[in-house]
Amino acid sequence: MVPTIKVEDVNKSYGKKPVLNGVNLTIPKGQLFGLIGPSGAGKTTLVKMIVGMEKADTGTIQVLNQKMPNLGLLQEIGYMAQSDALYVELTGEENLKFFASLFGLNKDVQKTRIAYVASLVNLTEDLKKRVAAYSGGMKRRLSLAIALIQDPKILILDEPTVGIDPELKLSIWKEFLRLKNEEGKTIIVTTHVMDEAVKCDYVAMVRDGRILTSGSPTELKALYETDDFDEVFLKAGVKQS
Ligand SMILES: Nc1ncnc2c1ncn2[C@@H]1O[C@H](COP(=O)(O)OP(=O)(O)OP(=O)(O)O)[C@@H](O)[C@H]1O
Repeated sequence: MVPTIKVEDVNKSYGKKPVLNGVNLTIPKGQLFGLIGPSGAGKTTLVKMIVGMEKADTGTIQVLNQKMPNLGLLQEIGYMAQSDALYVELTGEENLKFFASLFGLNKDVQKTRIAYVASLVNLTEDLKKRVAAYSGGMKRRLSLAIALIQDPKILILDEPTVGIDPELKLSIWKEFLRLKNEEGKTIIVTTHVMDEAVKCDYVAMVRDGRILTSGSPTELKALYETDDFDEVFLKAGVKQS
C-alpha cells in the first residue's frame, strides 16, 4: 500500500543549529499519528515541512505520492498552526467563509460545512462575534474549525487542544477518532500531553530533532515495560543518551 505520508532521511538546520536529524516516518491512510516531545524538539518544524511550508535541507517528503512542497495539495491538507492566523476584525463566521471561498466551496456546501465545523468546536453561538472579542481558547477552536473547512483527506494539527477546556477536549478527540474511523482521514497531532498520545494509533517520540522511539502505545508500553506513558518517554530518552 502507498503510504499517505512518507518522510525519508530529513535533515533541517536553522543557520548553524540542527533542528531535525535523519527523520524517517511512514504514515498509512487512516492513521491517527501522534508526534510527542518536549518544547523545542522539532515537532512544529517537521509538521510544517509535511504541510509544505518549510523545505528540508536534505531528504524527501511525499504526501499522497507527491513530493512536497506542492501547492496542488493544499486542498487535501487541513493545517492548524500553533499560533492562530485569524482575521480578528472579522467575525468567526466571516473567517470561515473566507477560507471556504478560498477553497472554492460553493455557497450551499459552505453553509453545511460552516454549520458542521462550528458545532464541532462549540462556536455556533459565537459565530457573529468579532474574533477580536474571542478568548484564546475560542481562537484555538476557530483555527481548528478552519483546518477542517474544506473536508481535507489529511489533518495536521499542531497542539490542537492547548487552552481548550477538558470537556470540549474530550469531544474534539472523539471527533478525531470518528473522522479517522468513519471517513478514513489521516491525522497527525503534535502534543506534549501523554494522555492524548495514548489515544493515537501510532506515536513517534521526538527529542533534539530525532525520533527517539516509535510504535503503537501498546507496543511502546510493552517495550519499556511500563503502563505509564510519561515513563515510556523518559526510558526512551535514557536509552538514547
Ligand atoms: N524559523 C526559525 N528560525 C530559527 N530557529 C527556529 C525557527 N523555527 C524553529 N526554530 C528552532 O528550532 C527548534 C525546534 O523548534 P520547533 O518549533 O520545531 O519545536 P517544537 O517541538 O514544535 O516545540 P514546541 O512544542 O515548543 O512548539 C527550536 O530550537 C527553535 O528555536
